Amino acid sequence: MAERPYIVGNWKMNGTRAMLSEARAIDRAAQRYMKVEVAVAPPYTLIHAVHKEAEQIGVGAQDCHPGAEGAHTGDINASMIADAGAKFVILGHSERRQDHSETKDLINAKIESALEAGLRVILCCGEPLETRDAGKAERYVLDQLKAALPLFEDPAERLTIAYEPIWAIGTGRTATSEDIAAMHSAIRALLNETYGEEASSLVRILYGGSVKPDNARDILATPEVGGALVGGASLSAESFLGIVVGASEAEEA
Ligand SMILES: O=C[C@H](O)COP(=O)(O)O
Repeated sequence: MAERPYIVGNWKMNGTRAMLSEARAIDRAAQRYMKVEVAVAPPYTLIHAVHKEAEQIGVGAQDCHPGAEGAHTGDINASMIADAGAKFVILGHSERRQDHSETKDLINAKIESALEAGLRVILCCGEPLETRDAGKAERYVLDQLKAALPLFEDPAERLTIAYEPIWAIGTGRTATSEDIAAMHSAIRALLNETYGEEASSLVRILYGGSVKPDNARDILATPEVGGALVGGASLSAESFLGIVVGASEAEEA
């Protein structure tokens, strides 16, 4: 893998200003683990405040509206999150696909607006349990990605993939190393086919789904795992940094 492992905390709908002390602690400690790239995606309300705290870590958003400014009550677009200090945005997360009925077309429109605003994109994919049980997980995940990949003209600079099996999110259940390696390798083959091996090699494929300090090292040592997208365990500096340590150890092993 050409780049450092990338550990991203997705705070989801958690966090008030009291969480800024966690962000500060993560930022200060991350300076000791320079072999790992660390970032957090707080809720919109905290992006600017975390950005002001962050000397070492990256800051991103969890979503954006695809449109330009205008009459969309309650929405936040890509240029607004960039203005607040976000450098990346998570798109296509299964919780948005489910809770907000996000379609591939909508996700693609969001990708285009994020790229236009100069943001990097963490593009999520992942199958429900019944799809895995039916033996159709790989086709499902690759289909999710196929429509979006051609939108990235400079994937090395702008694209990170996050593979998150839906049944592993927030459940305490992780995929086996074999399952993770097989899916990441299928995604890598699709990236190679789409962009060529050189550009593809610079696109990291993160794993997400119940990553914790006690399983991080093993997951991150799995072939083709270039980092982790972490939900619950990113909400305290102590557990999130435990994952950063695991990534650092996996990198050195
Ligand atoms: O974006 C993060 C993922 O949905 C994983 O969440 P989790 O670590 O709480 O399972």
